[in-house]
Amino acid sequence: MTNTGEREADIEMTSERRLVEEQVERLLSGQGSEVSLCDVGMEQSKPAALRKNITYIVCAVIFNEKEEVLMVQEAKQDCYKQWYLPAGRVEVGESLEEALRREVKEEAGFDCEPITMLLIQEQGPQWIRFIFLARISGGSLKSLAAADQESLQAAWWDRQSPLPLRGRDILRLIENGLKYRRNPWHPVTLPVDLSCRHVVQRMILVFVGAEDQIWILLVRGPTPHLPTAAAVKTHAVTWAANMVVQEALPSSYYDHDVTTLGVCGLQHNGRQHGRTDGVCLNTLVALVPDRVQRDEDGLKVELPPTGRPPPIENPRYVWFEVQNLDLREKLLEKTRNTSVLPIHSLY
Ligand SMILES: C[C@@](O)(CCOP(=O)(O)OP(=O)(O)O)CC(=O)O
Ligand SMILES: [Mg+2]
Repeated sequence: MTNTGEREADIEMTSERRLVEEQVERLLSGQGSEVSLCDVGMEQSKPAALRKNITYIVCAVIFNEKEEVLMVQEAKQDCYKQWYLPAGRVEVGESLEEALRREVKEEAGFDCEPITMLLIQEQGPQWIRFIFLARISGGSLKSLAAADQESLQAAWWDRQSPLPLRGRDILRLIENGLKYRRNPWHPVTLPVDLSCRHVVQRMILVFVGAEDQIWILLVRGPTPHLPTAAAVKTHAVTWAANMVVQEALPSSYYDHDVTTLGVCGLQHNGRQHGRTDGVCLNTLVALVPDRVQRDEDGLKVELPPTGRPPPIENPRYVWFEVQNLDLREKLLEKTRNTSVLPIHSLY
């Protein structure tokens, strides 16, 4: 290659390297970027259509100054007079935050402002629940006199006195909110207003080497980019990361754990029913060698750390070694401390 060719190659590599690092920085800090293409699973995944093939639920965890939690008494027949957090299904054309404000207003009487998402729970793309920590910004506590089909009333619960609950699943959500309120252990994470047709996981999939080197799995494409995979309804949303690893390095798949550590950011706007009902979860995923293997006698042996990522077997993919020191430190910190919004697959 001539000097010019080498220089062009370097420039090209430098500009591509910079673009990749800028995209990783953006997603790691909770910002979003257009989901221009979906690398894996598009053919298995129909566009998201709210109330047809997907249901989104929003749920509010709101505390007062005495750390009592806001609860609503249900008016529905199947849970009549039982208590629950303000929660409900996202309606067509709504953003997640608009749904949150509507549900808290309808069920508890208050205006509220979201502080951060606390947790995402999912049972595949067909059911995803977004739990928000929020604060009161106006309105007043709904009394029995205002009972309607949305709820009978609302009340502040000291979390100790007996209360007939619609579901005990909210106890964990309340504890999660208390824990975050006392020690915000991941950055504020709120939906970014960017449209998406499908429910997809776009992953910052990292392999950490022996001396703190860190590699990110990229799709070569016309320009190198982070892999994005559509959720399939027979699996958890986060199974998408496994699909990508199986496609990129099938021989090493069973020697590694693919762990979605959490959600750095979430993109949704929901304004055009059937066209933008999807959600893009920008996640941090760790590929960790399963170093405990069995020898020929079936005895467990711990293999030494390889220090390098497993070989790629599919030319569509490439390992990108992070050389930017600041980005590498951020990735190592988040990977080691899991300081990202948690996502729980309720499968
Ligand atoms: C987790 C939920 O219980 C959330 C609450 O849903 P609602 O039944 O309260 O829905 P709305 O009528 O829209 O308020 C539902 C579920 O999927 O289990
Ligand atoms: Mg409800």
